[in-house]
Order: sequence, then structure tokens, then C-alpha cells
Amino acid sequence: MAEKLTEQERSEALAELPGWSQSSTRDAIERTFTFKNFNEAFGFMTRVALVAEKMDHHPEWSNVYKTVEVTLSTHDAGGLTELDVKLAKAMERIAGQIGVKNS
Ligand SMILES: C[C@H](O)[C@H](O)[C@H]1CNC2=NC(N)=NC(=O)C2=N1
Repeated sequence: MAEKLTEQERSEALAELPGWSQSSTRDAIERTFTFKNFNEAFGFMTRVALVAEKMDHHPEWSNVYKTVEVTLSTHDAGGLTELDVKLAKAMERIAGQIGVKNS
């Protein structure tokens, strides 16, 4: 099972993930993605869903129109692990291909 990241590993990971921040309430990271329209937001979620299922690691997220709010945490470990960092990087790659707006 994936181990929780140390304080040092967490800050190194966040340094590589612009736009992501530490949750103020839990051991988790968060980001809001803003797209051009609903179609792109939902396309992002669809592509991420395929990656998440393959990883067997799933995001907590919600969608309103063109925004997708994401929280990543490893439930089995009770906090942030390398799986969350890996999924966050996959989300960045996919959002970049779709054309996420900077937020
Ligand atoms: C049985 C299955 O492997 C686990 O329940 C997986 C599924 N997806 C998961 N997703 C997340 N975010 N955290 C987990 O601990 C987790 N565990």
C-alpha cells in the first residue's frame, strides 16, 4: 500500500504542481480547473476517469458548468501519497491538451 508523503516530499511535490495547494481542512491537495465550456470540462473528466480507473485511484471532484473542482487524497492511507501526485500530474497533462485556462 502507498505510504503517506513526508512533509519534505509533500512540499517537493507541490513545487512541481503549480495551481495545486494543500487543503486547509485535510491531508489532501486541491485544484480548480476552469475550461472554455461544459464540453471541455466534461471531456477532461471523461479522460481523467479512464486514467483513474486504470490506476485504481479515484479523485473527489465536482463539476459546475465549465469548472471542475478536484481534491486528491489516498483514502486507504488516510492522506497524501505518491498516487495523488501521479494522478495530479496526469490531470495537468490532460488539461494542457484540452486547453485549460490559467486559474
Ligand atoms: C479496493 C480499491 O483498490 C481501493 O478502494 C482504492 C480505490 N480508489 C481509491 N481512490 C483513492 N483516492 N484513494 C484510495 O484509497 C482508493 N482506494
